[in-house]
Amino acid sequence: MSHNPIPRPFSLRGPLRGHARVPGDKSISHRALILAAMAVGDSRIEGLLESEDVIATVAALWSMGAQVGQDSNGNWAVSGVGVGGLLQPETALDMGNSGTSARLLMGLVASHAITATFIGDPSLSRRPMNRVIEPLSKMGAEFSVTPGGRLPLMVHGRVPAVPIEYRLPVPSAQVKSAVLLAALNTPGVTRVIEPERTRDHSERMLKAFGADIAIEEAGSERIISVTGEAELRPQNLSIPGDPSSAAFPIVAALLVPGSDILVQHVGINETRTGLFEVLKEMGADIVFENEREVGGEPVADIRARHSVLKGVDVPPEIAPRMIDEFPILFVAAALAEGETKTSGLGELRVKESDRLATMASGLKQFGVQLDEREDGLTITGSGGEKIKGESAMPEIRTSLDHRIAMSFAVAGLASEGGVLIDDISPIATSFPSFPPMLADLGAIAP
Ligand SMILES: O=C(O)C1=C[C@@H](OP(=O)(O)O)[C@@H](O)[C@H](O)C1
Ligand SMILES: C=C(OP(=O)(O)O)C(=O)O
Repeated sequence: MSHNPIPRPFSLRGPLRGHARVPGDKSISHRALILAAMAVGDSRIEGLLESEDVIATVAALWSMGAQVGQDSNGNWAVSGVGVGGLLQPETALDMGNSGTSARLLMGLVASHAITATFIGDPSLSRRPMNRVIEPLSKMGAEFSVTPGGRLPLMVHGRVPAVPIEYRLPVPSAQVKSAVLLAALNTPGVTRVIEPERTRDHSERMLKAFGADIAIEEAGSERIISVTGEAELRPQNLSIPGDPSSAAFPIVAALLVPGSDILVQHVGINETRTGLFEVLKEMGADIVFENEREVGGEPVADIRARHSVLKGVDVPPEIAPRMIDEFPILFVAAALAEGETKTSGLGELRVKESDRLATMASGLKQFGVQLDEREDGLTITGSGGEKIKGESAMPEIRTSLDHRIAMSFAVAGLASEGGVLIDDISPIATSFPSFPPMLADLGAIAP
């Protein structure tokens, strides 16, 4: 990732109006590439997110033998090696800033007869990998790891791997997916038990590629079984817009008086829509229009208009369905009337940054009253008044975290004097077109 040391100011030019499209879903893009690489033959992907995180997955698959490229229409073409067919990479796999690339690809390598070294940027190198090392070791893979279970690490895959039954100790779609991907080249039935529901894009896509996958619901638990060794059929896929990216212009529109926008073609899989539900409970004028299905995923156009928000208690059970949206929810809470209380958010401390700490310290610079606890924030909002810090334009450190950069850009639009973001380059990991999209909607100067 290249870093832009020149701070970028974000201050409001006008209300947000008109329509916009956000780029393809990041989670689905990673999975589409990985499963296409595991199929025998040629797959086509339309709407792939072209961001640094996804390109890290492309480069890694390429160095393990899959051919990935773009056709003249901008669609992506993947020529897969087939399950079991990954080649020994000649150099370390650079995962950049992407936890999803690292954890899912570790799962894939774990049941192949190859050894791969995983490296990442300083943010990713601080994040915990034991959560995937533990189940993948049970399946027979061997690891040489930096102390504390961090990158850089080396995975020695095992063939044949051993099928396991694994109950997720943390609600993590990345851990679930790592085990399910390892299961593809593992003879027998591998089971993952998920006590709390997390995003289910891997399950949907495994089905679409013809894997032998079964899902049972047992009360609130889900048991996902994959039978290996799988043969995957190449697919033509279409990827909807990312609701986690749509969250930023939508919250900006809710907070800036006079705004009325339509964000088109956004995925509304219910494992991802927790933020929109919480915002509606806060009084947000958000409407899903033209609901339809695209590539096995529910999609809608989302209209958002300026709204007066009120604080709520966010139940911890909803956290896995909006895990990446808490930073922007905290910004919405900072302008709501009354108190918003969140809890059960320990996972936010191990994302690209410690998102509870980075959001708390940034919001304090805007004069927001809040209480930071180990597992959540309690925020007392301004009641719709523009937020305003001691300095005319607070300067925010993004700590290599794209969601922190975008959340504070939105905070800047809803503030008295705007904001200075120290480094906007992390935005390119998930949403490279974010600044021009805000300009197109009329919110900032181009
Ligand atoms: O599986 C995925 O694509 C993701 C799962 C979530 O991480 P966890 O599995 O760590 O909760 C989320 O935060 C991340 O942005 C993407
Ligand atoms: C946590 C995120 O991604 P990842 O884990 O893939 O780095 C995110 O996009 O907010």
